[in-house]
Amino acid sequence: MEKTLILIKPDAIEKRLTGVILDRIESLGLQLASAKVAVVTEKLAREHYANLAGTPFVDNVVKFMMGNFNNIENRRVYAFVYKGEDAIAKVRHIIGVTDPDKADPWTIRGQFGQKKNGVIQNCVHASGSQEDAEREIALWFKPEEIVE
Ligand SMILES: Nc1ncnc2c1ncn2[C@@H]1O[C@H](COP(=O)(O)OP(=O)(O)OP(=O)(O)O)[C@@H](O)[C@H]1O
Repeated sequence: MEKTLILIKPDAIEKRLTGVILDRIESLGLQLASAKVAVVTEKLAREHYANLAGTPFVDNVVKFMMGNFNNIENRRVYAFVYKGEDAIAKVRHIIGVTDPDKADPWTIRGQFGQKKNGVIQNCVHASGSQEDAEREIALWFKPEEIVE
């Protein structure tokens, strides 16, 4: 059993894609273990993207996650923990690779992602490895918020 963190990013919220994205994830047969509307502070965004520190685009990615480039209220993202067998790889498969131009056209990022304001706006985050998932879930959720 693996757990994975999924974030519906500000571009997807603005485009009203939450239902579409969740429908596809639900079709994978995973179990929802937690869900919340999260307010994204700069500290939280920088910690989430600690691996991007020092890149030329990190500041724009942080601004993007805080909702600065999209018309949404209250700097929000929607956060979910899903669990199940091979949950991490299954979700990554259907969301597609980081760059929407390179993602398979049928994937969420291939269909709905775009490059805008110097940042890749790719609708959804999903953990890339078990180590990332543990770190990210601890960042976005308290242990008692996860239903085992
Ligand atoms: N070359 C780039 N130019 C602009 N933005 C980028 C670039 N590479 C990554 N990003 C932005 O940084 C985010 C994190 O990049 P990362 O390499 O962790 O990819 P990812 O794991 O596919 O994405 P995420 O962590 O958001 O799910 C991307 O989602 C994108 O918004």
